[in-house]
Amino acid sequence: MEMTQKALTIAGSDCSGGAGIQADLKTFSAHGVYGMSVITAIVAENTYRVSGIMDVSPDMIDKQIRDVFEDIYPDAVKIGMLNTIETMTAVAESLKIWQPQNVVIDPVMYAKNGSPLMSLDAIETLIKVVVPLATLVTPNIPEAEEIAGMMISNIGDMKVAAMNIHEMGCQAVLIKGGHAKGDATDVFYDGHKFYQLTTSRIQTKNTHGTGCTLSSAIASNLALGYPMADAVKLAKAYVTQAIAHALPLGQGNGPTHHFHDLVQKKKGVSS
Ligand SMILES: Nc1ncnc2c1ncn2[C@@H]1O[C@H](COP(=O)(O)OP(=O)(O)O)[C@@H](O)[C@H]1O
Ligand SMILES: Cc1ncc(COP(=O)(O)O)c(N)n1
Repeated sequence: MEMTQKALTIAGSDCSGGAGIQADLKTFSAHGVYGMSVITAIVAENTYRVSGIMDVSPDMIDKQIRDVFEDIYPDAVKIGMLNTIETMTAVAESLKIWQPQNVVIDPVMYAKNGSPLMSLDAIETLIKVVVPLATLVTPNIPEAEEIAGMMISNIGDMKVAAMNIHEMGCQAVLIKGGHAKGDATDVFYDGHKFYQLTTSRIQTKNTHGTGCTLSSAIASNLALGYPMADAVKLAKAYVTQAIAHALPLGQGNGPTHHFHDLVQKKKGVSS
């Protein structure tokens, strides 16, 4: 029988299905990876607003993580929305026990419509407790500005911010350029080298879930055995296709679309 690769998302639930846990599971599935989920918060949201957040208790977060890891140990973990200091601490303490190999952290702070998804007082815990857990951290430009404590207005600034964030103790950094003007250029830094990943900007308002899609595609590729730089490049190609096929659903920012044909593979890597 073929080996089944497994990925876990630790994130918030988006009832409208475009971001969070729901986007992550769809992405894992499109990659042929078995998906599991630990829910950190239930978010009442849709394509244009967030109307409520209910945080899951730290005890229930611990139990969910334990029940996953002691039974079906994931090959990669993606972390998304962690709203509070207590949520961050619970996830960090549990992951220290279970020691997953590949941890992709999307430091979610706002929804596409600007609604906050992380408490303002949690930034220090994010930096001190969460970022050091990451094999890769994937902030967008506003998140990288908050974490690195600087303004970002060009590719040079993205590189400086990536170095600053790398010094906080993660292994690699990908700053996403979705919020910039012009081409969609992401900057990847592995502690030694910079790589620029550029695609032309797709003219669409349907970008709900782009960051979730990208980070869970990277986690899928790591679970499938790709080295980090390849995992990032293939995931960028996947998210570009998922945006190109985004669904014009809802009244706000429609969701990215997921299906197996969007997944590209690199020659020479078995999966
Ligand atoms: N309109 C677009 N056209 C092409 N790529 C995009 C577009 N918007 C975002 N992206 C890409 O989608 C990914 C997610 O980026 P971004 O939207 O900045 O993240 P987030 O969802 O966390 O705000 C990045 O690879 C970015 O370059
Ligand atoms: C539960 C949840 N998690 C994350 C996001 C941000 O999604 P994205 O930045 O990918 O649009 C969201 N809107 N809801």
